[in-house]
Amino acid sequence: MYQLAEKKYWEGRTDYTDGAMGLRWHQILNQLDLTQSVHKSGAAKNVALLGFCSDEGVRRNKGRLGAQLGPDQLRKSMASLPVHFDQEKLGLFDAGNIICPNQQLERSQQLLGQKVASLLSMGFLPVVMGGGHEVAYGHYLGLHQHLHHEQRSSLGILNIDAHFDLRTYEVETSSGTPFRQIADLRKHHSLPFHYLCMGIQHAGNTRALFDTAHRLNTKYVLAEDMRESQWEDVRLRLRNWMHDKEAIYLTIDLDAIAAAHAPGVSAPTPFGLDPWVVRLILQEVVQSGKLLSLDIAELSPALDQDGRTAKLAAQLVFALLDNLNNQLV
Ligand SMILES: N=CN[C@@H](CCC(=O)O)C(=O)O
Ligand SMILES: [Mn+2]
Ligand SMILES: [Mn+2]
Repeated sequence: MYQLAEKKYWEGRTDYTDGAMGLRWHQILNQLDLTQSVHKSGAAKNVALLGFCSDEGVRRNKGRLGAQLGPDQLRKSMASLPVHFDQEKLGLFDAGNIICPNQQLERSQQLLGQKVASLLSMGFLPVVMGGGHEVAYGHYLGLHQHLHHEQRSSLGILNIDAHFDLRTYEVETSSGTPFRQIADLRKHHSLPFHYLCMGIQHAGNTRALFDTAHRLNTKYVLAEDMRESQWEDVRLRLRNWMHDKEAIYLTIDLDAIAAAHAPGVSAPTPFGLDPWVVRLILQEVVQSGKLLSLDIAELSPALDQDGRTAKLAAQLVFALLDNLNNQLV
């Protein structure tokens, strides 16, 4: 189920004449083998990419398939990005993929949890690439395993999403249930559920889902209150929410972003967020110094147009590295 990183996705333009100033990500990327527990890096902070190749959650949720190929497409879209970060400060690693065979979602989520926990214990900032949003449950299992009790209780879960993903899962879990599963697991461990959703669509969630959100004390900001002109209010809400959290798990469902910019998802959103606002949120979270782990979910290459959703996702990872670089002195 775990596959080592492959170099073949990391190919692109090389500007030989420009030397170190012309470097691109495919030239500096390190491979990381998660079956070994040692890694070499001289950098102060290291980011590790880990793919979760799964369509199973979207299939169970009756969505449009394709997210299984998201991680490798995202790698291809990142390969030619220019290196703007200081390699003494930041290291970039590819830790490979977790493959979710048909029907084996629960097992692959457990494995994802173990790999995320080992990345965190080695000091990496994980960037998990979905896969459908069922990636979030496996990802959370790793955070839960890694954190000590006090850190666990003040963990904030920030979901940028058109949907709450708080569906019931008596019949089966899916890409529509991860945060309900997390809420229940936290309740089971007597931990509070600090869940903030940004980019929620009135037209994308039933009244039952809004009810569940209220019952679970979910905080949310509707997409219609998140236009660029409203950024200062959004920033204030975000800052206030982050204030008493010790660590933030940031999960980005690309369907939060307007379909014009992010068509390559199972459930596109006509009145979705402007990509600039998502980038500003990411910047705000990095600048808080509390970002523990990140994932980007629901990229579905077969549904994409001109690779634009993949490129958008790639540039969100680029923005992460840019912001981390600015933060490290
Ligand atoms: N991952 C979640 N997906 C949405 C899908 C909504 C739709 O199909 O329109 C959900 O379950 O709510
Ligand atoms: Mn989602
Ligand atoms: Mn969604």
